[in-house]
Amino acid sequence: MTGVTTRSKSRKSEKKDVYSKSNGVISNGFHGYKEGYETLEKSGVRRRSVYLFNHFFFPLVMVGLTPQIVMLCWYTNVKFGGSYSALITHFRSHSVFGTLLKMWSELSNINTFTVGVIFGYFAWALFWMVVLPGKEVRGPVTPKGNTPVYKDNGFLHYCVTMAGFAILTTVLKYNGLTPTVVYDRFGELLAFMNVFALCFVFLLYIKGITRPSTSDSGKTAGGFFFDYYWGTELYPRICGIDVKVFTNCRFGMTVWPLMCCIYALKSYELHGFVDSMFVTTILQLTYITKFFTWEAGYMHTIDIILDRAGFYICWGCLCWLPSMYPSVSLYLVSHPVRLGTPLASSILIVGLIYVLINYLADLQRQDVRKANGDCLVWGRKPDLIRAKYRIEGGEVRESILLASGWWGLSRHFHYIPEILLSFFWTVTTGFENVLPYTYLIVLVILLTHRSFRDEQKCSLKYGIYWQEYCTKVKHRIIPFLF
Ligand SMILES: NC(=O)C1=CN([C@@H]2O[C@H](COP(=O)(O)OP(=O)(O)OC[C@H]3O[C@@H](n4cnc5c(N)ncnc54)[C@H](OP(=O)(O)O)[C@@H]3O)[C@@H](O)[C@H]2O)C=CC1
Ligand SMILES: CC(C)CCC[C@@H](C)[C@H]1CC[C@H]2C3=CC=C4C[C@@H](O)CC[C@]4(C)[C@H]3CC[C@]12C
Repeated sequence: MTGVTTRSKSRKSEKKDVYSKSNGVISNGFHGYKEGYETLEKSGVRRRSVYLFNHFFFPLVMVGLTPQIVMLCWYTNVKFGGSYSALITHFRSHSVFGTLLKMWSELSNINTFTVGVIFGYFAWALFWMVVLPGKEVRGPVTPKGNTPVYKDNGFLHYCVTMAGFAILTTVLKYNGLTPTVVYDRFGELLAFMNVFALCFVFLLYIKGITRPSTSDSGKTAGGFFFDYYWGTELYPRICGIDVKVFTNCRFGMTVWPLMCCIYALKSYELHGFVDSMFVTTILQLTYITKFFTWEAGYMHTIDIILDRAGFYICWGCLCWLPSMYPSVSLYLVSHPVRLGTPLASSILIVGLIYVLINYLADLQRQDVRKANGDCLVWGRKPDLIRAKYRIEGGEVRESILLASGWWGLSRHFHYIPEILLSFFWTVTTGFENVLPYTYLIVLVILLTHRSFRDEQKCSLKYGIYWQEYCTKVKHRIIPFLF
């Protein structure tokens, strides 16, 4: 999908009383826009210390720490037998700083292979992103009134890339080579990618201030660290290429299945067929395939409509996603587990059911909105809230909040199958080490945090309509509990 944004024309047909009903605040979110922050400040919700934490301390810690975490996760896997306790013991006997330095010395191994693999993949992804056909889809209107337009060719891109990988593997095999060299040299690839992504995010920071692609851009009141972390542009484009679509979908989400295949191949080279690796690979690939069939829906999520192209999203999708998300497969390469057919097939079936539930929940809200509520949800007329909100400039718009079906069980019920699915593709590793559970633990934190961020955004966007939804659907994630 390459994206362009169109400026939508103003409609002034709504009734006056709508303005008093809506709280009239433009969507904001946890990292929100300046306007949203000022609103919170006026209402006395946010104290200075919270502000300092969110806008200075938190971004600084994240930028400093997360690159160490991705590298350490890989380093622990390959140098400490996948055991965090072995790593901690090493930290005690050698200095932490010395260990980190040794880990980052992978940078000294960078050569034409490293650069060739990364830029070769960039060139491949960019080429197909531009040339593959796709229907034009529109994202939601932004706070500044822009409507992003995408070319919906994500699924095709995914198929072409996976087919390309299969062909490349066959060609290499006939020449006595293997793509698992990426596993062997993953340390230097990841180290290089970290440096590249940190610089790229800085360039995006500058671009958002000096040459923004749309009016949804500019510095926030948060200062440099916050702006570097969160970004200065919502929909940056470089030479017509939508940067977030590229980093999130064409890089991060596509490298994830490629890494799964590389790890599965490596495991096959070392141990032959291993059922745990087979199950985790199938579950992850099914989940990723599901993602690509629904990619146009992803364009409506907070990653795209709220999070700017900064460290969080761009570094996250260039480094965190390709290393942490397939980390269970990485672990299984050196820790093969034989589950046996009954256990392996049970895990596989239950996991697939959770992919389906997660997919159906995402589809349900999308379908109800597409049909403007004129449809059935679980065989009944849907329970809807027609929520009004205002965009910048005062224009009033309407959206549907579904309060039945999956969206009537809890406000973020779909996170439960997401988490359970990840649990099932992780449990294939057994319970010997915590390391393969890293992704799952982070996912629980990420989704809980995301539910708060999203609810703050929705509450600012919809005001009393959101309160009405919360009154109807009382629980945030776990029905009757939380
Ligand atoms: N593996 C991972 O790392 C992660 C996976 N995910 C998965 O990605 C998918 C999308 O994530 P999700 O967090 O939902 O995306 P969003 O954050 O975009 O979803 C929330 C948005 O949906 C709309 N919405 C909220 N409630 C309702 C409702 N009752 N009816 C209709 N629309 C509603 C609102 O947008 P609007 O402004 O349009 O009203 C809201 O902002 C999920 O399957 C999730 O599990 C998500 C995060 C991380
Ligand atoms: C800085 C890091 C600690 C955090 C990095 C965060 C990002 C890499 C991830 C934040 C939200 C994630 C995603 C959201 C929704 C998705 C839809 C789902 O169907 C597939 C996965 C994903 C695209 C997922 C990918 C990673 C994030 C962008």
